[in-house]
Amino acid sequence: MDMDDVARRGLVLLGCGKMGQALLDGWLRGGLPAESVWVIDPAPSDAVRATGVHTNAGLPESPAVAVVAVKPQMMGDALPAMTALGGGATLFVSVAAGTPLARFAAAFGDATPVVRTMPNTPAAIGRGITALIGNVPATGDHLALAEVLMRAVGQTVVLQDEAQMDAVTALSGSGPAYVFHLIEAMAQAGTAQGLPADLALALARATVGGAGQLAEDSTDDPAQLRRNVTSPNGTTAAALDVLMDEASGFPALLQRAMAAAADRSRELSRG
Ligand SMILES: NC(=O)C1=CN([C@@H]2O[C@H](COP(=O)(O)OP(=O)(O)OC[C@H]3O[C@@H](n4cnc5c(N)ncnc54)[C@H](OP(=O)(O)O)[C@@H]3O)[C@@H](O)[C@H]2O)C=CC1
Ligand SMILES: O=C(O)[C@@H]1CCC=N1
Repeated sequence: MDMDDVARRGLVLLGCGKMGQALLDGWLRGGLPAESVWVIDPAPSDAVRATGVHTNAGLPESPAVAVVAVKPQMMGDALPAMTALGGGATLFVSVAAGTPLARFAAAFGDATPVVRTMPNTPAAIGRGITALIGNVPATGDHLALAEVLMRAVGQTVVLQDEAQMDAVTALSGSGPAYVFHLIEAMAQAGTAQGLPADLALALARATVGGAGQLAEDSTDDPAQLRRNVTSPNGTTAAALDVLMDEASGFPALLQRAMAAAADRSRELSRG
């Protein structure tokens, strides 16, 4: 199965909010014809309607893929719309946090191939990263197709164990929000040091964007890139003394924040 099969047999997208729309944009940008896509959503946005995809129309009999992109709390209401697609012919791909593979087997039957994924919102600009894991009925071909779909919006990594999904969700799924908050916090701190708010925000955005790109592109690891900025006894060293403090610095704070996110993911999984 490949994107030609998806174009021929169809793709159903259940839930077209922030994540669903980012994925849809990537697939359409990658050449999937709009007429091959069926969106089910209570209120598809004008942007989604303008793409020409089918919205809330009768579903094809045997689409290649059904993508589940509703909130975990909405599964009970949303999944029944897809019951007829269970059984094996259609690959299900979920992007939902805290929703185990077993939840889909319960809804669609044990023989249904399901790939659980965790993407992130930089998918909207083709810079996402998605972790994937399949259930027992999902073959290598199914996993490969799910990877092709998610590569339309960035990089992919395949997990060895579904239990890793909680930590992945805490790191790369929720992670963009931590970075956006870092930008907010840096801008506020710049304002506290006397800069006008708009200048502080422009400096913070460009600094985080540029540093992120450098970290991704460079052959140096992040620790070396940090050292490259840090002159002995200079300004960066003064700041890092605060940020790298064992008790109150970034590492301790992020440990706590990501433990809270992973715990919440486990809690959602229990229903
Ligand atoms: N946002 C993110 O950064 C990430 C999100 N995810 C996962 O993606 C999923 C969607 O999240 P996100 O896009 O942020 O949420 P959104 O609320 O933006 O999108 C969910 C969409 O589903 C629609 N919806 C609600 N009920 C139904 C239903 N019964 N049938 C079909 N569609 C329905 C909602 O419509 P309405 O708004 O009208 O209720 C909305 O458009 C979640 O499971 C989340 O865990 C995964 C990784 C990252
Ligand atoms: O906040 C959430 O639950 C979702 C999952 C990862 C990012 N957003």
